[in-house]
Amino acid sequence: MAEHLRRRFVIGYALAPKKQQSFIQPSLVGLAAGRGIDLVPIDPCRALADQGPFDCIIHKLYGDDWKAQLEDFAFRHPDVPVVDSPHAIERLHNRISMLQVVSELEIPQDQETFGIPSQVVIYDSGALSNSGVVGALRFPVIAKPLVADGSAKSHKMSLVYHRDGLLKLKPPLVLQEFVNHGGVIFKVYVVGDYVQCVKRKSLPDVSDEKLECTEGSMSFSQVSNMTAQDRTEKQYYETMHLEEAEMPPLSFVTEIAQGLRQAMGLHLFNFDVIRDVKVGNRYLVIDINYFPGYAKMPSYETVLTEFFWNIVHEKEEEDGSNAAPKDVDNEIELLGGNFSKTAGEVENAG
Ligand SMILES: Nc1ncnc2c1ncn2[C@@H]1O[C@H](COP(=O)(O)OP(=O)(O)OP(=O)(O)O)[C@@H](O)[C@H]1O
Ligand SMILES: O=P(O)(O)O[C@H]1[C@H](OP(=O)(O)O)[C@@H](OP(=O)(O)O)[C@@H](O)[C@@H](O)[C@@H]1OP(=O)(O)O
Ligand SMILES: [Mg+2]
Ligand SMILES: [Mg+2]
Repeated sequence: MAEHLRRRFVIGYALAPKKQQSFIQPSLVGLAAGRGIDLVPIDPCRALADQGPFDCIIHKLYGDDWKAQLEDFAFRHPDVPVVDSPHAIERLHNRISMLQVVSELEIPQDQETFGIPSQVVIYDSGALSNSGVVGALRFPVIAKPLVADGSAKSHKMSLVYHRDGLLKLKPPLVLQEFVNHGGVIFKVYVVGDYVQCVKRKSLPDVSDEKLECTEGSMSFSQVSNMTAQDRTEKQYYETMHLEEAEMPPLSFVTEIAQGLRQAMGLHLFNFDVIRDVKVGNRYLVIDINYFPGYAKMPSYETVLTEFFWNIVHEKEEEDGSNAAPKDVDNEIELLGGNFSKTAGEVENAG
């Protein structure tokens, strides 16, 4: 069909200003426009019902008002995909429910195995000195705020070396065993059917000697997002050899990614994986983030444009065939369409 006769599609995005700045790059807007897809901002201060029309909505905003607006929109426009459902996203706002889903995955494990670190949830300060609660944990542990709501506070963590270091912490929080992993973290980005794994620097290992001679705890925040200037610790550079770190097999992380995608009913997320230095082929999932910093993912424009294209064309096909309206959360398989490329193939995508 001639280019000027082809219908255009509108994807509305509702993102916080910082996210909008990083994600909505001219390179993404331009590539999507070339494929007939216009990315249009949604004003969260105005009623969603008064905006549009949209062929799809993508979003990362918090709060009950936004959730209610989306639910109302889905009721009025059952045929417009909302990526993703606020109910499905909520699981990632709590660091216990977030990782529970990993424990429930039923994936055959042979060469490589995966799981989550041992952890306990602490709701009140009394539990921090209760042997029955923290007695089974091996130190060091990482104390993480229970809630992961996108606030700066929700990223503030402490590496706690001994039990007495727990007493100053402010619940509600999760105490998770720190697992030595060679200072490298793998971030697995998921965009529908597409999966890409990248390496980032992480916290250095804690040796038995260091554990013995270190008191209290150390606070930190968003290690893998730090710039080189932030990393002032000399020791940091001495222990990190990012280029040399071996990646986990892509087929292995892809299987976990697809399992998580189906179990959670989400299309846009990433998860952090570390490799236990003691076991070697054992991997631990430590964090799952909704709508992460995709602009840091190589070829993000191509990957996201392909994802958008599949969503709006999937819907168009349905409209054409007069099929019943479909819930995007329950139709993950169909959305992928011909888009099952993995990292190495992305250059050819689109
Ligand atoms: N159990 C663990 N063992 C070893 N290191 C860990 C563990 N949990 C977290 N870390 C380190 O702490 C960092 C922050 O932890 P986590 O990813 O849970 O926090 P976050 O604030 O949710 O991060 P993000 O910015 O990815 O959302 C990780 O990137 C990793 O370097
Ligand atoms: O963009 P946002 O402010 O949402 O920040 C997200 C950040 O992306 P950014 O790098 O674009 O900042 C993500 O980084 P990567 O995992 O991709 O490295 C990750 O840290 C999320 O946890 C953050 O989401 P939050 O938990 O704070 O909502
Ligand atoms: Mg993380
Ligand atoms: Mg996180």
